[in-house]
Amino acid sequence: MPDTSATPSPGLIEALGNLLGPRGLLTAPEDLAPHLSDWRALYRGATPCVVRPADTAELAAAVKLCAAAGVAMVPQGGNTSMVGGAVPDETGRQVVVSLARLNRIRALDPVDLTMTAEAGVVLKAAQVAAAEAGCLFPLSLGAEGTATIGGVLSTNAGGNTTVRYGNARELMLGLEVVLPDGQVWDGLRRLRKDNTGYALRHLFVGAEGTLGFITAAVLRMYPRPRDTALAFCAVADEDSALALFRRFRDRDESAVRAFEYMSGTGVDFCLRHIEGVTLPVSTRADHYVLVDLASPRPDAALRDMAEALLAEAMEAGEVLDAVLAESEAQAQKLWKIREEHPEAQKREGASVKNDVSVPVSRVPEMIRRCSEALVRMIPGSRPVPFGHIGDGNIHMNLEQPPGMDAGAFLARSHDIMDCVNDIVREMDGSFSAEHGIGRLKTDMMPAWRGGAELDAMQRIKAALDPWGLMNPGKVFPAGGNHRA
Ligand SMILES: O=C(O)CC[C@@H](O)C(=O)O
Ligand SMILES: [Zn+2]
Repeated sequence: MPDTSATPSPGLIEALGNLLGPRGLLTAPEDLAPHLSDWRALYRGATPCVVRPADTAELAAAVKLCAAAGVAMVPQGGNTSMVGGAVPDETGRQVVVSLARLNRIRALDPVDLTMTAEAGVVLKAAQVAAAEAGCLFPLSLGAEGTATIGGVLSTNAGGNTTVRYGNARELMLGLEVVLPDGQVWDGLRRLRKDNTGYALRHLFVGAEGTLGFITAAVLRMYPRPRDTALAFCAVADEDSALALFRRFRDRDESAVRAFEYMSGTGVDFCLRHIEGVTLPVSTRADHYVLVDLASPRPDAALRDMAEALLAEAMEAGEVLDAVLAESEAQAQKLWKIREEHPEAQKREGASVKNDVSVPVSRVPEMIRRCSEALVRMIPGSRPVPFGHIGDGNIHMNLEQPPGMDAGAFLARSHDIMDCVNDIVREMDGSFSAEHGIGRLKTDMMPAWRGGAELDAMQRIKAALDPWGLMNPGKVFPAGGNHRA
């Protein structure tokens, strides 16, 4: 859908200022700056103003004003998108809508195991609130100290615990949404059963703000873990990583909270660039995994289980070396090696990200095939596959060859993405597992989702947002719906 939105007039900006007050409207260049580019610095946009409503009613009124003026709006939470999903374009016509001040936890019920949180609540704050009530909000990802509930729902974020608790979608029971015309839909129901027509709430999850703005959500909590264990293992190869996952899953599926893969290259980058990181095992390997176990049962004896399964896996030649965390502090240190992969990659030089997924059974083959093809295409480049092997989502990233000009390497970004995507496609995978489409991947939509699927998405978009004012330029390809 082409962006035919209007330029915000001085009159509209004044009306927004009158509605929202001085805290609710930013126009000074230094205040706008942090809202104009994405975390990866892939894009730099422009806007005449950032609106920061204090509550849902204010947001709805601001949306009504913009909609009446035909002005486009770009929602922004923690601005941690990996695909430029929350930044305005360069036209200077799009108003940024920050959800940061909608940051209240409205309710928390340990009997229902639900929390009603506003869109601007930082993910970490939601986790802490759950823990303080003796519960667990299990969504966990690297950016959790900045990413917000509205953002993780709008992108259907996955992260580290999908293997056990599902993606953001599975952790959502109800939503409150400001629709493109400024109506508020109050769907904050906290029911496990509610078959009453279309499950509208699921439309907004993963829609990246293109159908309306999520302002609050009922989130699903779990009983808090009373027993945990964490192992960092050097493994023989990719197949061994998967075999080890199966050992744990087959013994006690409910205990596997996360199961993460790291390549030797990525761990070496962390050792080189991240302060305080040391190799926790005595064997330097080409492949590592992190096994995170948790159970609400205090007598689950997870450490004993881990020791027994790791011994079996060593006997079978899958595990070369392993260490079990002795304390919470050590567990955090082990997790840090995995969590700092994006930062370590950044410090090593230019890199291209490929957030792909394949059926879990095919992950080892995918990593091998992509790594070989990438190095064939750009000799000296360094594949850095890491991520959520337990759910089939690997970040099949590529680091530039040492000494190569970063610009020359990044000029090959689309070739690199195509190279990985072609293999992933042959393996029944997805070109965007958990980061969404944003602005970066809109061109890939026709080839992957074109035809009936994209057509249906465009009809839904046209039905709810016929003016095309909600986060234009994201998700949908500029060139229309043509299968490649
Ligand atoms: O940097 C990346 O490619 C992945 C970021 C994030 O999804 C992670 O799993 O750490
Ligand atoms: Zn990830």
